[in-house]
Order: sequence, then structure tokens, then C-alpha cells
Amino acid sequence: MTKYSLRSSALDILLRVGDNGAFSHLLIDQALKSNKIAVRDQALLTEMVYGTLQRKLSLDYFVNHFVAKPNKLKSWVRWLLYLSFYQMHYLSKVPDHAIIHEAVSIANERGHKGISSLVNGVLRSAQRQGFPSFEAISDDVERISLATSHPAWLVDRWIKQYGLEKTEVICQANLDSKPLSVRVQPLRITKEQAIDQLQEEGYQTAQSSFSPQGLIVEEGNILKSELFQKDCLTIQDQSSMLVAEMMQIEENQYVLDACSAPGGKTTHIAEKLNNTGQVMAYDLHEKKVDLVAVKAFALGLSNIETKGADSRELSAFHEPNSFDRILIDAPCSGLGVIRGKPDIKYNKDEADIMKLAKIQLELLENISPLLKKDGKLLYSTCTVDKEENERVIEAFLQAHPDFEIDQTFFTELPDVLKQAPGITTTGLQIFPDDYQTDGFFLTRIQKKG
Ligand SMILES: C[S@@+](CC[C@H](N)C(=O)[O-])C[C@H]1O[C@@H](n2cnc3c(N)ncnc32)[C@H](O)[C@@H]1O
Repeated sequence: MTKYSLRSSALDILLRVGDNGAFSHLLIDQALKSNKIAVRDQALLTEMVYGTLQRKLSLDYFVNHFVAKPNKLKSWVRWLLYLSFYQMHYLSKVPDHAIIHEAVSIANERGHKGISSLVNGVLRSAQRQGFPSFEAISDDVERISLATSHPAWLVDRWIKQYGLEKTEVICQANLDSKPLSVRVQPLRITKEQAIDQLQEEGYQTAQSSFSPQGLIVEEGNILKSELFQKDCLTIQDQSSMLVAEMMQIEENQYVLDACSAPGGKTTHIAEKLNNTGQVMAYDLHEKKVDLVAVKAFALGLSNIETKGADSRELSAFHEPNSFDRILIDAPCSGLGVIRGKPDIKYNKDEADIMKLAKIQLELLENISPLLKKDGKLLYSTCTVDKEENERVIEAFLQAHPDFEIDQTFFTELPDVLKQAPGITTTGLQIFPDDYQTDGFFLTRIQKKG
């Protein structure tokens, strides 16, 4: 495949994500699995698509700077300019003249002479003059928003919640890549055996300090490893692994996972149960719950039962005081996983956050009666927002004085997290910049007495 069609493929994906709201990671997966992209080009395609999406607002700032009438641009031309500016400004792999040549060819192919000369002129101006700096922007919100490509409402919201300095660091961290991590399936292989075998296959790994089952992949495409192909490893972020680790799972417990799909944490809980006891895994969408069953089967776990249901109505199926452990890994705005899913930051707004916070509280309200008297309920989200995290827990505790935060949660945290910047009396907020992991919130509650 030539470079020209590689960029054309990147442009097609960007148009579908940018204009039609498709999910970038699904389209990239599809493109890579279609075998139409040469293996040597796969990493570059991924980098160009993710990078362009990640930097969309900064690239738009450049387009507005170099194009006389930016509002008149057709959508595909705008995305072609974003894609080309991204490579010129943020990638050092391809020389500018090659980027410009390819962009002009694409413009010729898809448009007419006028468009290709506009693309040529704009890109050559940027090459000649250099890109404008963001440092000159005096308003903090606008500067951070444009320099790090986060919507202004979100920057403003984070500044109010976490301060200017922290917000800037979070936004910067969301632009960096983080190391991939995997969870070892301990019923199939010990972590030590996995490390040795991966080393023999040429992979460099380091142990996670969040989970004894976790490995950080420092070098090599782990998806190609024999251990991954044999379902001895599950791809999972370290923050996500911490959730099951903090549930005090012991063999033979009866566990509810109320929002389980696609099953990363359900299967981790089932592994920690050593395939004993039972995990009741629910999710609102029947189709999504099937993913949990498929994952459980692949990992050889037989202690998971899956069902599609609205978990706010589980009292119809389960008696009060039924479960030893409950996980509510709540539906959330996902602002902690922007690094891997850049679309999130452009598709969510403050109204979504308020709607989600309401659902989160309803989940807690309706599920908590199912917890045994001496049971533990872990609440988690993959978001960075007080409204969906601390505020939801505070509102729940205020309305339910028979529940309290389980203080042993804080003492049982892995050493590395005991002094985490995001610890409050309500729980632990992990920020994406703290440990090069996803941003997550976790806390554990129990019945008083
Ligand atoms: C953060 S995701 C769960 C991720 C999952 N725990 C894992 O580790 O793979 C939240 C899930 O909640 C589900 N969900 C949303 N509203 C729900 C409801 N009312 N009842 C049950 N599940 C719900 C969504 O379909 C989504 O799959």
C-alpha cells in the first residue's frame, strides 16, 4: 500500500469519526483487521488518526490562522488540513514536502483544481511561516483549551474543581501515550512464569504496583505473544485492575457486578475467587452482556452468570442482604480515559455529567439494599469529575445514614497509592498524570455497625 492511500484511509476514518460520531478505536480496529493496511503502516495509521483527533482543537486553531475563510471549507478539506498539520507540527517522521505532496494529491483526487491549490497554498504558508504559538493567549482557559485540545467548558470545570496547575498537567498527560498493561490469568499461569515466558519471546515487562496480577508492557506488541493468544493475559489498565483488588474478594463469596460489560472487572473478580463462589454479572444491554460471557469462556471461568437487566431494578431478582460483595462500576462520562479514546472529550458536555450523576445515585440507592450486613460495596468510575464521584457518594451517604465509608479501604491501598494526590475522605481519585494510568475514582462503603 502506498503512503498516499494510507493517508486517504486515515482521512476516511477521521471523517467517519468526526462527522458521523463513529468510535475511533472501533474503526481503527476494523481497518487493521481488514488486511488492507500494510503491517509496516499500521502503527503510523493509528498514530495519525489518534493524533489528529487528540489535537483537533489545536489543529482547528491553525486552520483558522492560515485559511482566510475557514467557515467555507468543506468538511473533508478541513479534516485533510488537520491531518496534514498534525503530521507537520507534531510528528517528525515525514518531511513537510512529502506531507504537502500527498495532501495535494488527495485534494486533486477528491475535489477540483481550486481545492488542491487552496490546500497547497495553506500548507506551504504554514511551512514557510511556522505555526502560531499558544503561549501568547492570555486567558488561561482558552490557552489550555487550545494548546491541549480540550473543550473550554471542561478546562474551566477542572480548574474550578482541581486548580489551574493540576488541570494543565491533566490536559497535557491526556496527550501522551501510556504504557499498555496486562492482567495475568492466575488459574492458567503464575505471574513469574508469565514474565519468564514473555522475556523468552522478546517482551520487556515490569510488575504493576497496583495489582499483583498486573504487568506493564515496556516493549513489544503483546497482542502477538503466545500467552495473549492462549488467553493467559487480558489487556487491562492498571487503575481498572485496582478495582477488583480493593474488593476484599475471598473464595466462595457471592458477588454482584451490576454494570459488568465488557467484563474486564467481572473476570478479574472471578479469577480472584479462584473460580469458586459466583459472580452475578448484569448489564443494561443484553448484547453487551454476551461479551462478558464470551470473555469468561475464553478465560476458562465457570463461576460467572450473566444477565441483561437495568440494575436499578435488581430487587425484583434478588432478596435484600444477599451479596457478600457488590461492584458498581458505574456508567460515567469517561473523562479519565481520554488518552485512549479522544472522541470522549468532544462528545460529552456538562448536561451529560448531570444526567450520569443522577443514574449513578439511582444505582447506589437501588443496589445497596442487596448488600449483606457485613458486606462491602465498591463504587468506581473511569472519570475525573467530582459531580460523578465524590458528590454522588456524599449524596448517597447523606440520604443513607446506615452506610459509611469503609476506612480500611485507605489502609489497604497499595503502598504507591497511600499518598496519592487524589485521596479525600470520600475515596481515591486517580488522575491520568499521577501514575501514567487511566483516571479512575474508587471508594468502598459498608453498612454501619
Ligand atoms: C464503565 S462500564 C462497565 C465496565 C465493566 N465493569 C468492565 O470492567 O469491563 C459501565 C456499564 O454500565 C452499563 N449500564 C449503564 N446503565 C446501566 C443500568 N441502569 N443497569 C445496568 N448496567 C448499566 C453500560 O452498558 C456499561 O456497559
